Amino acid sequence: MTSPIEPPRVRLAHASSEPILELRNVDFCYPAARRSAAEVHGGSRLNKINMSICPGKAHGLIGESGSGKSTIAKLLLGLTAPQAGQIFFDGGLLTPARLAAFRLRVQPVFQDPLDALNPVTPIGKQIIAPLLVNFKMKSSECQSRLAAAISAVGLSGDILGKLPHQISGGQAQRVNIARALILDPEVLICDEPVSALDMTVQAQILNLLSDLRETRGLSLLFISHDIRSVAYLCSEITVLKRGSIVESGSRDQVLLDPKTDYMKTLLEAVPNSELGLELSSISKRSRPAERRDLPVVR
Ligand SMILES: Nc1ncnc2c1ncn2[C@@H]1O[C@H](COP(=O)(O)OP(=O)(O)OP(=O)(O)O)[C@@H](O)[C@H]1O
Repeated sequence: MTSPIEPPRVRLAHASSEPILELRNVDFCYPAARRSAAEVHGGSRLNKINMSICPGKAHGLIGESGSGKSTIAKLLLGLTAPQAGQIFFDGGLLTPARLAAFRLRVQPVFQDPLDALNPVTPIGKQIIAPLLVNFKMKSSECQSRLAAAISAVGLSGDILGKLPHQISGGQAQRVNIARALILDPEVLICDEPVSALDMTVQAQILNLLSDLRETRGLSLLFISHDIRSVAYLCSEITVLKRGSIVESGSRDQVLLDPKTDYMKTLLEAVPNSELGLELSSISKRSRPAERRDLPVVR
């Protein structure tokens, strides 16, 4: 494990095509659902999930509510274990012995940014908490890492003494991302990280995630109901339906040439004009090639 006082690693994106994080033939069922015949074929059961997150890439996970997206996030964070199949991280099987180190290198960003913060602890203390807890560092030893983390997410130092109710939702999500970055992880598991935010702030957070991927070589799992955000951020997309993968491939394969009626229906829910407008409005850079590749939804 890298020492927490070293500067953040800048990983070479695309340096390796081997997945950094991978589910192989994973089955999972919540205990309550195991007892309920009605749930057996529903999203409470994940069936033979194969999914790879490659270094420096953003992988989008979409599917209707209850299809199992957050359950996959929990598996990829090591918060729950599969009943069958395996999880591989950085080329090796994720065993119980590797779990503690793994959890430092794969960090979550959740949907409700204020919910994820302690309401009575100043922001600065919350961002450095992972260093205090995991590496027994003193607060004074964390200051350069703290400065780097808030700068990486576009926050200024005056936020550090504030309490969560004194900051906006967008700032709170930046704080959550800074808290994840302070451990210098390789992977961020982002479970609906923008859906609680208003449209303009969503765009800012998407751009931030995109920049972090590009500049630090971070690998991302990005879960969203919003195909427009996934199309903007992700180069790979997996589509889940009732606990099973129904489509998986490059963004263009999945969005331009959907194989299943399910994916076609999901795309029909996104008006083409809105998709184009949304993408151009959330893009801070001109990305004509990507706009040309937008799915034509009739
Ligand atoms: N702790 C749990 N115990 C039992 N069943 C659960 C638990 N958590 C989720 N489920 C069930 O598992 C299924 C998949 O839930 P999950 O949260 O993974 O779906 P999702 O695709 O993320 O949904 P959403 O988009 O609404 O967040 C649902 O049927 C849900 O009710």
